[in-house]
Amino acid sequence: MSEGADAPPLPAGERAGVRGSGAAPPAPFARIPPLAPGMRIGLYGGSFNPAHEAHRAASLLALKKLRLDRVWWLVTPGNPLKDNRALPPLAARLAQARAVAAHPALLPTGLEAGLGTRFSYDTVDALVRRFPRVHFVWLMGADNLASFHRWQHWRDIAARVPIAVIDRPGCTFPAMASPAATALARRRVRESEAGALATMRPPAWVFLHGLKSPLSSTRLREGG
Ligand SMILES: Nc1ncnc2c1ncn2[C@@H]1O[C@H](COP(=O)(O)OP(=O)(O)OP(=O)(O)O)[C@@H](O)[C@H]1O
Ligand SMILES: O=C(O)c1ccc[n+]([C@@H]2O[C@H](COP(=O)([O-])O)[C@@H](O)[C@H]2O)c1
Repeated sequence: MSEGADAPPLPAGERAGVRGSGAAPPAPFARIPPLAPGMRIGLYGGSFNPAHEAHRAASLLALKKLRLDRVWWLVTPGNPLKDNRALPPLAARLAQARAVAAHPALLPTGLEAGLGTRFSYDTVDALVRRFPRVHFVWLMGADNLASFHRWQHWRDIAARVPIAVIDRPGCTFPAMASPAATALARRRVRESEAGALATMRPPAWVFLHGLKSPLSSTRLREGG
């Protein structure tokens, strides 16, 4: 669970999880309700700056189509590929994400700060090791599939957990023509089989249609 030397720095104090508090990070799983063997959990990583209705709708779509029990929102301490200098503190983004999620099956968490992970591979690796009998699925919007090949150890993420990609306006073609989609083309499963994805042996991935929301955090930050 290393912080890579090639990642840009986090906002001051963010490594502790709560900016400027000087407090130790919370025990990673302190706020996670008990898990039962065989549970299916979606892992939805994001900056959530701010969280919005499309995050909620995408999570509910995945919950239904993949037959998940829960979706954990992994509110990142800082996306390793983004300039995070203006990123609000984790605690503030987490509180706002909780207000938006407002559903018993959606759980915004600060797990990555608690685990000390920043790269998604490290997070996935930690969770799969810690909960070997839980079926995790990585969830992401189509924009992230388009750049997935730039993520650290992306092939290992795909080898570790099934992946569901949620369509997003303007991103369908860049996602489907991306290096990662091309490399994993033979492991794509039909949307009609999405209900079985969580228990499939990875690599396995599905492209989920049916949302196509134009909402984005950028747009909200810009007041749109
Ligand atoms: N409208 C949307 N449709 C589908 N997926 C989305 C949508 N908005 C965000 N996502 C996905 O949610 C996850 C978290 O996204 P993030 O917090 O970066 O929100 P964002 O709206 O993409 O933010 P920004 O505009 O700052 O890039 C990512 O996997 C992203 O692809
Ligand atoms: O691990 C990586 O190399 C990596 C590179 C870019 C993005 N991610 C993760 O992708 C998720 C979506 O990020 P974002 O900023 O688009 O919401 C979030 O969990 C990030 O930590 C991860």
